[in-house]
Amino acid sequence: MRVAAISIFPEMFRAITDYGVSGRAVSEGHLVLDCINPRTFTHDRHRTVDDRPYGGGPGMVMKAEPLEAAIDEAVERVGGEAKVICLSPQGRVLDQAMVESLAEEPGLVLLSGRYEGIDERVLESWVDEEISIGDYVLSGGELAAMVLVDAVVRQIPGVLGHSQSAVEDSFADGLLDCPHYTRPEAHRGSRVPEVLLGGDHERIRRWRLKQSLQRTLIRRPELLQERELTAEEQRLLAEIENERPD
Ligand SMILES: COc1ccccc1CNc1ccc(C(N)=O)cn1
Repeated sequence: MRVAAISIFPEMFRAITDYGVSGRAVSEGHLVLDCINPRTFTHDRHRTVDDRPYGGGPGMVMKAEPLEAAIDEAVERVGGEAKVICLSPQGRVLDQAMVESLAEEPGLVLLSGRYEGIDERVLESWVDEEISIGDYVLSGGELAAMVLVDAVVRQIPGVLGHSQSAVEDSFADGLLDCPHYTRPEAHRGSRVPEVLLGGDHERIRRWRLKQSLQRTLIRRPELLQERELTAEEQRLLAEIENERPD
């Protein structure tokens, strides 16, 4: 997948190109990330990318011209068919379904705003979609862009080894993840659930599914509303309801 990130702080993206799963995806060629700095496309002595807002008010607004030139370059780098996304608090909130859909795109251009935001004419004419990673304001779109890239890159075949499958990621099946344990068996007097110590894989699978259902029911019940439940899941939920303290 080819991604072009537009930002006045391109170095920030080292956080995903130099570490972990996303870093390996870059080194193995599953992900190509170009960073494009709008300042490159300024022509004044101060390399101005922002200016005061019409109508007054606090802060500054990112100027259209440098951003549009950067988007133009980014679309070319990504190879023409690119979805241009602006990360902003005004966007549709990202969820796993959107992540899986974005992973199908041949190329993405991710626009990270700073200051109070971006001249609306850029959003109107150049941006296909605004996406938010949650209902809070950040100092810039870069961290949001990196969150999106990290989530998307996990969906690319070959990025996660056999040992970690994106299919088993908690949100992949619409449920919260089950508890995980590793050595030692007893830690500060707290023991690993016996079921996980035996070799009964079917019993372990069922226990993990029940734990996921129980956690989802307790912490995020609304996720169960949107989800088709298998017969087995319905049975396990009934067991959970019966076991719940009155
Ligand atoms: C006032 O900031 C902006 C205003 C407009 C655009 C970009 C920014 C940059 N900030 C962002 C960006 C994304 C998110 C998010 N929730 O995804 C939160 N903040």
